[in-house]
Amino acid sequence: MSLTLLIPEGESQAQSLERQGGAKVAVLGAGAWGTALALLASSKGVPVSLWARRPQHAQAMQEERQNREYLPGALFPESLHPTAEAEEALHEARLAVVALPSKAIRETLGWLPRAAAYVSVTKGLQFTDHHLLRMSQVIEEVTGVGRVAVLSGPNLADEIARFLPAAAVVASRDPELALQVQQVFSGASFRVYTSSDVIGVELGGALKNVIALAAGMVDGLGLGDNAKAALITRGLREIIQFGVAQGASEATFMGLSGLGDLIATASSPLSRNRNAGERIVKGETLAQLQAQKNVVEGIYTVRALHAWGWATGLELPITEAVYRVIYEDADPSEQIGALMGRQAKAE
Ligand SMILES: NC(=O)C1=CN([C@@H]2O[C@H](COP(=O)(O)OP(=O)(O)OC[C@H]3O[C@@H](n4cnc5c(N)ncnc54)[C@H](O)[C@@H]3O)[C@@H](O)[C@H]2O)C=CC1
Ligand SMILES: O=C(CO)COP(=O)(O)O
Repeated sequence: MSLTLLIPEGESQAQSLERQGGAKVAVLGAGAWGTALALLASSKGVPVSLWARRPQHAQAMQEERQNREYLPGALFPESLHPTAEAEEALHEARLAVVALPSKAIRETLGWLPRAAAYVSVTKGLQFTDHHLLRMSQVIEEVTGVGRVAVLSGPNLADEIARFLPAAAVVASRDPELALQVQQVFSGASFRVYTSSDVIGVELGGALKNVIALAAGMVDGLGLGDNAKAALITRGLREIIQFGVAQGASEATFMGLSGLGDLIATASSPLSRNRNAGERIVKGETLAQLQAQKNVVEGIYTVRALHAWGWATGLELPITEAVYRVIYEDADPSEQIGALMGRQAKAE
């Protein structure tokens, strides 16, 4: 579903936001992606609070007017306010952007003050009590707030922060919220589409990280471009099969949050998931990946999918191969061989 918001003549985008009561935005999580999104909105004059959990990190950002730890070199406009005070960050914010690693969301949102609406930009899944939860579901469950949107797409933070052209899709059950998010982040370098398929947009973003890990392994093993193209294509098929079974629309996976993000993440040297796959085949361990500063979401998503698949019996061959390499020390070449040797069938 695509909607258009009409801004009355003579009214700027910022005034229009003000009129809708959505002027201030709080970004929760001052990593690479939270900071890039804060830059996008604040560079248009939208007041943005960027919440960091560590006071010394917030202070460094205030003093240096950049996030040297996670996104060095991208200078903050005046309307971007870093803070470690959660009350202050969320005060009068009409929208809270959740840009935390998936494993930190439940605990962190449990104690943060509530916002009127949330946008999840986290690409992960959680398996708890025999249920596989998307991050928007976790946010809804923990906060009790039903106004939740999901923003996803091929959006490598480094490129977004350099204002290189990119596009994304925002999905919500609440069309007005989707429009509000579209307004907040749309600009000359960032084009935001709307959708009503929350499940599809969210699953596309989460599952592509697992295929990106596999793509990195193919790169690390030097298996060539044909192998990588086949992996990405069959990976997309796996994402679609899983997503449609969860209630998503197949067409969504052909869009920015499916195919688009898969292309970017599986091919970019900037992707942490692809890079991790490459390093795993060269001997890097799970513990090393978990300890690295920037989150590699795919290693948690693949574990959640494995647990879910085990509980339901659904077959996800590429996901299972990635799981075995990461969690069971299986040999990556043997896993590729096993994928190649699966029973012949129609495409
Ligand atoms: N970096 C990127 O290009 C993109 C990332 N994403 C997604 O956004 C989410 C966040 O990723 P990044 O910002 O890149 O991660 P990051 O690793 O750059 O930063 C994570 C941030 O969360 C903070 N953090 C960690 N645990 C915390 C806790 N318990 N409470 C509060 N803060 C905590 C860290 O201090 C850090 O500031 C991930 O799900 C990722 O998949 C989505 C699109 C693009
Ligand atoms: O989601 C992303 C790009 O859209 C970022 O991917 P990585 O987490 O692999 O860097």
